[in-house]
Amino acid sequence: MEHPLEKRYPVNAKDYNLYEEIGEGVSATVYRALCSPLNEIVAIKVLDLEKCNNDLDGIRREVQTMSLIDHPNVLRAHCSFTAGHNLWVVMPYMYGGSCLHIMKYAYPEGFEEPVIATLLREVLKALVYLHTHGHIHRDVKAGNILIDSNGAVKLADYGVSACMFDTGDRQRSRNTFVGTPCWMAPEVMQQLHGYDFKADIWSFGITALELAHGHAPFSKHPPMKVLLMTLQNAPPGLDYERDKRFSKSFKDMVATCLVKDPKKRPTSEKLLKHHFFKNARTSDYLAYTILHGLPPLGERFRVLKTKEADLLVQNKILYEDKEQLSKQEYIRGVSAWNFDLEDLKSQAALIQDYEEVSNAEERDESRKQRDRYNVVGLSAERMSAETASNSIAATNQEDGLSDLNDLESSLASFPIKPLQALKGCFDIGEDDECANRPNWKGVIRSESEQFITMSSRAMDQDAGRNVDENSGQSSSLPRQVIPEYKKFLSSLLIPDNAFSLKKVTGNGDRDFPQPKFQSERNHSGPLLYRLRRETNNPSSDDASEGAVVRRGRFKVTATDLSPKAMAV
Ligand SMILES: Nc1ncnc2c1ncn2[C@@H]1O[C@H](COP(=O)(O)OP(=O)(O)OP(=O)(O)O)[C@@H](O)[C@H]1O
Repeated sequence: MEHPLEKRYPVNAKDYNLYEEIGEGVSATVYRALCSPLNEIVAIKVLDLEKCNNDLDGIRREVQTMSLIDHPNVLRAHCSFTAGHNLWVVMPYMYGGSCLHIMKYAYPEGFEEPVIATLLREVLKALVYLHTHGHIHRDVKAGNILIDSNGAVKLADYGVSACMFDTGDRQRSRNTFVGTPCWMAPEVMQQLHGYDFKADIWSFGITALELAHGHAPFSKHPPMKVLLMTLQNAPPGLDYERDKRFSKSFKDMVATCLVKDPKKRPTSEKLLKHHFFKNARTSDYLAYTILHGLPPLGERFRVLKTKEADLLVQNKILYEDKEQLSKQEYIRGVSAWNFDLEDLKSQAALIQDYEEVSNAEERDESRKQRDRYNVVGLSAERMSAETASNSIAATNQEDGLSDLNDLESSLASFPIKPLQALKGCFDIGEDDECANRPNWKGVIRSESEQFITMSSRAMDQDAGRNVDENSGQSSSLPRQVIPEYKKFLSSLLIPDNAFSLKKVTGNGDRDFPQPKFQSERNHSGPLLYRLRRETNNPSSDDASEGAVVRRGRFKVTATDLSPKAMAV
């Protein structure tokens, strides 16, 4: 066990020289740095407190947790302190960086099974430790699995961790919506009964798929759609045909984790005994197999960033289509999409808009999908959600991606539970009058359709227009909303200096460079929606606690996540 407490890490920025950038998160940039008094290389995560919205509590939790834990597979912070409006978290520097970066750089199709078994066994040991000590990590994913030069594996990032033994406010946090959608357990999305450490087991299963394929299931979809797919589809897994290269025990281990009912998932302790982990090897093996020959972390990070910047430019030239560009942004998506309430509201308000501007290819696919159902004598619309998800699982093994491409049909079979889930986050306007309204699209309205109609009407009312003006408008959004959304999509601007790498040196409280444009985060909601809020929609800021805001099809009531004073 390491005992870095024996060393006293200075808590003053002037004692650290910041070198190159080695990673970026939603609200932080990570630098390689030198701790001058100790002459030691460290990693420093610099969080811009002004950009952390109302998640100061989360940051405080991360820092507190990081400094208390003591396990070889859990990354422990050396110290933390504020510098200007930034919080600096000083950590051991993990020379290999994250599994995500290693994959993106050298293994885009994912790792071999023995590598995966070795990585996952170490992560599982970390989870056993955290769960035993009452912590739910809540953000298990390849981006948070760090590797040292000797192949040691550590689970990092407590940005969203929660302590199960807490009560009151912090306990309440387990009923809120945090994490990264592709990795997020259905019960976390649903928010019906809260959740426990089994949520980490689901994320662990998703991470196993991520390491196997180079990306998480559903990763090419926007966050709100990921929610729908996770809730509606059968759980993702390793496929018998497509994943021939993987053993039966790997497939079985993943299937054990990805069970929708959390009670049926194993505990981390039990999972560690699964025979799949008998294939795990040593850390030397890891170092030799996946780190050997890689350039230094900073160099890799720079290359990845440049590649992504190039990709963006190419896309821009190729498509000259802002919606498409935005979609590409999503596709490259890496990870964190922290569900702050504002983002959720924006997501919810935009979900239909997004689909309405989705490309023809998706519509074709969805048509094909409907044809498939018709071939077997079933109408997609008439299938129950459960039947639909089972059929989807049976007919589509490509991550279950293609079957929900048409949101109209997915909402038509939208089961009641996700509605309740959304109700957990939004006070969805329910209005008796809606029963008297003309049928939407001339069909017998399902609950979800009523929901869309009602909400759409609410929006119409907001716009001061006669509802009936729009009643024949199929699922179209009110005219004034679409331009706003398009404006949002086209607001995806990259600052000229977005991808420049600067060598910076820490120097007390002097101006510190802001974490730059988060190129890796472009899939993620926060960046997109923050941009939208900041640049195009200043009025969204008035969604203060308890305020009722009508935006898009939802009437939403902000009920939690109020900012709290930060004491670091
Ligand atoms: N101690 C460290 N040593 C080496 N690289 C690190 C270290 N900490 C973080 N990184 C790199 O920086 C990246 C960003 O880390 P960070 O914890 O801010 O974000 P994240 O976990 O990927 O996303 P988020 O926390 O925003 O969900 C990591 O994915 C990793 O590649």
